[in-house]
This record gives sequence, structure tokens and C-alpha cells, in this order.
Amino acid sequence: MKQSKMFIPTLREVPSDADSKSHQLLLKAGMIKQVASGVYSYLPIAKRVLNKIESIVREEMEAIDGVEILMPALQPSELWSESGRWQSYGAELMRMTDRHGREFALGPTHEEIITSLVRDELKSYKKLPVTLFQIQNKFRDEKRPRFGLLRGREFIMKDAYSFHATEASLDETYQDMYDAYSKIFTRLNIQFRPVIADSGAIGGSHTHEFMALAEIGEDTICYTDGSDYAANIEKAEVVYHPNKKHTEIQDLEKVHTPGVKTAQQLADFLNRKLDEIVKSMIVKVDDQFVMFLIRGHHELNDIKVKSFFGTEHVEMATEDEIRSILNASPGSLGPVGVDKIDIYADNSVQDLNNLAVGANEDDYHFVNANVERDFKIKGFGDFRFILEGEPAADGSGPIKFAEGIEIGQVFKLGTKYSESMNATFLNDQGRAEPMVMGCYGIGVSRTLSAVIEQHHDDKGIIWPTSITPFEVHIISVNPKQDAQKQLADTLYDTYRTQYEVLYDDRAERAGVKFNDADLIGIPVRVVVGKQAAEGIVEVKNRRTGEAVEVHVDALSETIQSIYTSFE
Ligand SMILES: O=C(C[C@@H]1CCCCN1)Cn1cnc2cc(Cl)c(F)cc2c1=O
Ligand SMILES: [Mg+2]
Ligand SMILES: [Mg+2]
Repeated sequence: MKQSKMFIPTLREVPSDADSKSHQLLLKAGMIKQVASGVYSYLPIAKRVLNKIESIVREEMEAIDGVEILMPALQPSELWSESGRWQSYGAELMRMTDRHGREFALGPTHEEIITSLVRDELKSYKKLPVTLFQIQNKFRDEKRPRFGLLRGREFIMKDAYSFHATEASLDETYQDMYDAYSKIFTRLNIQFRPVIADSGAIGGSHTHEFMALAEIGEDTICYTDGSDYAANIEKAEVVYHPNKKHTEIQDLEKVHTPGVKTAQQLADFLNRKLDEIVKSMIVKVDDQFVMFLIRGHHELNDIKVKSFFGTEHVEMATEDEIRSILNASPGSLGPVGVDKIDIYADNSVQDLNNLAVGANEDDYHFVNANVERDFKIKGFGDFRFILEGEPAADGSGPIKFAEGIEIGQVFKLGTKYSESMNATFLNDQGRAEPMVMGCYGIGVSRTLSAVIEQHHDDKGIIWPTSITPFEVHIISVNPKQDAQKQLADTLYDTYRTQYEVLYDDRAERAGVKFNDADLIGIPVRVVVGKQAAEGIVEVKNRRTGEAVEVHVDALSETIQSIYTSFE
């Protein structure tokens, strides 16, 4: 492809609104243009890379008997009402009304569509299992789109859905998908980790997220070197190892603590360590309020609270709600005398007695509060985020943290959708049963960003050869020089038959061409310059920076040897 005919609007400066390395490079390398917040056009270089990523995804889906379809983005609200999600989803679900006043969702995912499609067609166990997938734009009205393609409002997803007569059959496909994802991300040259994850609103039991390791990642991965255990911190289990620091039970004492609002301030005021303080928090679970007690140096894990109560509707109570229940402000809450709402505590609260807690009165706290005597605990449980260095649930060693970008997720859905949408099949006894389902997503456009996060240097992108937009970048330094232009044209005509060649034939200054080539990041560059008349060109390896001068007779083997070195 001649670069003079291409459309690669590279930028010199770092765009001010770019808030991650990949976002900066996508803009500087002329790969995307923002149309609206979280909405982008993919320009030629990006589109070529996306095509290659999608081809690899398609190959690995078909290798495990996945069959490609394409479903509409326009989803009738009636189907979402059948599953109950029209009502349960809020502002994130993009909705529109057609000219007849009928309501539609712009598809954020396709469980309703695929289940309605399959329930009419697959009526017998003999026709199961089936795995269908698509690669298509999704719409989610993110509150804070950011990091370019990492969190957009319209993005490309491969979503697959599998239908089974039995759980055992689902388990097989789940494992096939898990292995296929590992192959895909390995072929994309991404450093990734599968992690035990939380299934969230989608329900179902078992799910793994595939995390690309990157500092910009919004997810925290908990892993150990002692095993292949890895979990999203939302889900990382804290095994309670009693470490009781009980002292002689003391009398409850109310203390005047002017201006003390936070656990740290209380610890300082009482001259105790933060982990000797117990924080009291009011959480709204569905429509009832619950108090949680948690140690001062821990944080409440809302995902664990959600799965403990089996509901997505969990949020911190507002100050007004707290005042209406306890007639106190969040800065001095405590369990003593609270009997209108249930009180739960994280397991590690059991290690302390004679607790320092709020007195439900501004500027007053209690010391020596003791469970049973002064307040009742309805239940102890694992309600906190694990801390780095604490023992992993599988006992394989201390937990380590790493940031990750969620680029894929596999779910065992069970019968949640087939029951609510009556997608049944006749089993071998002729009885109707709900199909067992799995669903499996890869963020294709997000994966493009993850590759760039992991493959760049200070000059630009360095593409893995499996998805590079072009294989060879031929640059004629000065097309006005006949010898250079002729040799470059000849090389282009010759090599475009063996490689995907981008030929920089533009009448631009050499510096601009080299800067652009560094940004665009094609693995092998052939520079036709001053020594063209002698048939000498320079071959540069974008990854190592190594450059050699060779005669064009040795050019083919030189290019080949660089590609071999990448394997
Ligand atoms: O999408 C999934 C589960 C899997 C992921 C892999 C491919 C198939 N779906 C979870 N999820 C995430 N965000 C959503 C946002 C909105 Cl607005 C919604 F209405 C629904 C969902 C939703 O269901
Ligand atoms: Mg997540
Ligand atoms: Mg997820």
C-alpha cells in the first residue's frame, strides 16, 4: 500500500485528553479519532490490526466448534422484559424508541437475543450442545468513559453463547473456551492471567476473567508464586486465621472525642494502632439497612457483600439515611445500642475485644465495647478485601498484587436465561427441561489497546508480528532523487508479492517519515537512501533498533532472518 494514498493522520504532540499510554499512541499513530466521549472511528492502521485480531479469535472459536452468526444491535425491549433486565438495568443500558414508539435497547450483550433465537430452533437434546458466536459492536453508556478504547461506550466484542442438555456438557465447553482464550492471547503475544472472578449481575456460578497485565489496568489481580492461583481482588477469599489479641474484659466507657471522625483520628486520639479500631458502616442491601463492622486497616468488599446476600443492589447508605436510622453522622457510628438493624462483622473483628467504636453521637466514642455484652453480631464472614502479603486461600504462599485489564471473561450461566425465557429442550425421556448455558466474551477493541500497553517504547508502537498492520515498511528517503525513487519503486513491486508492504512514497522530510515509522511500529523497515545507486539499503528491526546495511541481493534473506528471530 502506498502511504501517499493511505490515511494515517499522525500527531506530533501528545494529545492533552489522552489519559493512558495506549490512548496516546492510538491518537499519535493516527489509528483512531474520537467522535464523542467513548466513541471512536477506527482508521486504516487500526482496522487492519482489528481484522487480524478478529481472524485469530475466529480461528480459535471455530477450532472448538464455535459457529459464527451476527445478531442485531437493535434489541426489542420485550425480550429484555422477559428476562427482567429491562427493569433491572439503569442508565448504562442505552435505549431508543423507533418511529412507531416501540422501545429498543442498543445491545450491551446478547443473552436475550441468542436465547430467543435458540429456543425456537433447538428443541431436542439430540441437537445439543451448540456454541454460537459473533463479533460485533456493543453499546454501554459508561458514566466515565476513559483510557481511549479501554473503556468506551461503543466497542467491539466477540461474544459466544453455548447451549447444553447437562452441566457436564457445559463444563466441557467452558474448559474448551478457557483453553481457546489462552491460545488466542498467547498468539496475540499478550502477557495475561486467567483469574477467578465474580459473576456479578449476569448470575451463574463459575467465571474466570482473562487479565492483561498492565499498570493502567483498573482491576487488581491477586496471585501467588507458589501455585497458579489467581483471583480478581473482588473475589480473592480471605481465609480467617484466628490471631486473638484479647485482653481482660473492661467496663464500657464513653469518651469525649472532639472532632474525631475517621478510624485513623480515633486511633491517634486513643493512642492505639489503626488495626485496633473497628469501623462501623451502614450498607443498604436491596431496601434494608445493615451495619458492617470491619477493622480499621481493612476495606469493606462490596462484591463479597453482594454475593453473601445474593443481590446486586448493595450500596453505602447516604448520610441522610444514616441519620434517619441512627440519628448520628458517619464519623461516629458504632454497634452499641443498635438493635433496629442487623450487625455483621468481618471474621478478623473476632481477634479483638474491648473495642473502640463510635457512640452514635458526634464527638463521642466508646472504648471497651464487647460483643454479646454490649451488642449482638448476626453473623461473621469474609467481607473485606485481602491485603498484599496475606496468605492465599490455597495456602500456596503470600498474595501478590498486579494491575490487570480485563480482556476476556468466561461464564457458566446455568439456566438463568433459559428459565426466565422458557428456552427448553426435550430430554431423552421426552420431558421438557431448560437448556444449560454458558457465555464467553472477549473485548476485541479493548484487546487492541492492551497489546499497545504491553508493546511500545518511547517512540511508538512495536507490533507483535501476528497482528502487525503491515509486515515491511519501505521508506524512500528522497523520492526526488531518481536512483532512490526507482530502487524504492522496484523493491515495492517485488516485495509486495511476498509481504504486506507499506511504501512511504510521500514527499515528506526524512525526519517526518522516520518519526511516523517509529509511531506506526511495523516490525521491519527498509530505508532506500543515499546509497541507492550502489544498490545498498538499510534494514532496521523496530523491536531491537538494530540496523544493517545490505545489498538488495541479500535483502530477502535479511528480512526473513529478522522474522525468524521473532519466532
Ligand atoms: O455481558 C455480560 C456477561 C457476558 C460477557 C460475555 C459475553 C456475553 N455477556 C455482563 N454484563 C456486563 N455489562 C452489562 C451492561 C449493561 Cl447496560 C447490560 F444491560 C448488561 C450487561 C451485562 O450483562
Ligand atoms: Mg470487572
Ligand atoms: Mg467482568
